[in-house]
Amino acid sequence: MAHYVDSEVGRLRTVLLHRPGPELARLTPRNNDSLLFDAIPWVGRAQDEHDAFAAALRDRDVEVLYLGDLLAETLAVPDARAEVTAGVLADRRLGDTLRDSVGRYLADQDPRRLAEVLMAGLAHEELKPGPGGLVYELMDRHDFVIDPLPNLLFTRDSSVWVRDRVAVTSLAMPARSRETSLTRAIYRYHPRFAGAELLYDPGLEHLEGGDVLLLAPHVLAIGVGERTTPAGAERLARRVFAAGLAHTILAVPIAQERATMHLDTVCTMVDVDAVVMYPNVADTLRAYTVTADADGEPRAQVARPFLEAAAEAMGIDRLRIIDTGLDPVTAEREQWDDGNNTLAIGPRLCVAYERNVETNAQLERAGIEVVRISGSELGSGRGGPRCMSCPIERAPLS
Ligand SMILES: NC(=O)NCCC[C@H](N)C(=O)O
Repeated sequence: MAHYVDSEVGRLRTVLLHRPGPELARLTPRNNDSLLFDAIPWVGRAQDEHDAFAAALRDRDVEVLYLGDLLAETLAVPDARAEVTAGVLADRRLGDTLRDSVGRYLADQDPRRLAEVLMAGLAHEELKPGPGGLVYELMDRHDFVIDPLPNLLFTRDSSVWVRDRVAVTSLAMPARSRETSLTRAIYRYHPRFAGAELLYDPGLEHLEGGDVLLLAPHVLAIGVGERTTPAGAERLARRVFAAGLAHTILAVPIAQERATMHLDTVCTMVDVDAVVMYPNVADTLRAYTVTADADGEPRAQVARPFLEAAAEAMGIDRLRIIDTGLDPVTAEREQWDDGNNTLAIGPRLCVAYERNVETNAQLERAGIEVVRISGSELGSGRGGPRCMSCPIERAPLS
């Protein structure tokens, strides 16, 4: 099975999605902020919207893999099961008595149910009979013994393929950090990925997939902000250079704010030489061009305007911006609703949320075909079509 991605826009052949499930039903007004959702999604409608997203991709000959299915299949492998379970039980909040009890509960579950528990978490009241012990007794009945992972929906962030290697990332927010123990197990143990080499690991410096853009074969951009640290960008650069996967990396500082948590919230590619970009940052976004010195160490030049640095690294005259031409208020509203977070199915063909009427109209005026999907519920987690997808195979551009 081919696993290969060398650009943002090569024809998409295989993509990893996560159909939202019971983990979304864990969100309440008390925990939605810490679980990184801005509202409480209607789960059934979110699933309908997600099914329509998957159908839009399948209709265009894209193979859709589901994270939940891959995880259940992975957990049939004893080593995978042992590794993932040990990760959950290492949570220091559990204490010995509760840890033993949770360990026995997990050991009793078949792979599919275990996958469900690992994704949806385990509530205090679901661990029956209660094990007693101080930790369990002092917990609130609304507390989780195993925290749910509602942000699994955003498969973009927990792994990213660079050519034939996969970087399992290191997620910065506590609410998401356990996600990568699941993606890592899938890539290490699922037969479909046998032989896949890991380029990055969750124990390393923070790095999230939403910050990594494959601008062109051998050219990456890495956003540095709320989620990806300069040290994460440097570590990935060193590994990418050592593996010969890129000759140039652009490190792109972005504001450390929720609205711009990843580079792909302000900029995504829609053609081999075109991006859609949040107009309010288009003139100010800068990039450090990073190349390897004689020892393979990443070295940065002084920062320059992003578009200029990107065009030079990509070997093109100009990186076109689809000028959304929006007034600042509309631009801000549509950026918040992931208008700039498109998923390219191929050059000049992308998936976008229908609600971003103005941005989509401008894309079409610029010759980009837009496949509109509804995201009223999906968007409550603050992520669009690119955030919700991890390309595993694209037709090579190089
Ligand atoms: N690449 C992305 O921008 N992903 C969206 C992640 C949204 C999620 N609620 C988060 O805060 O991490």
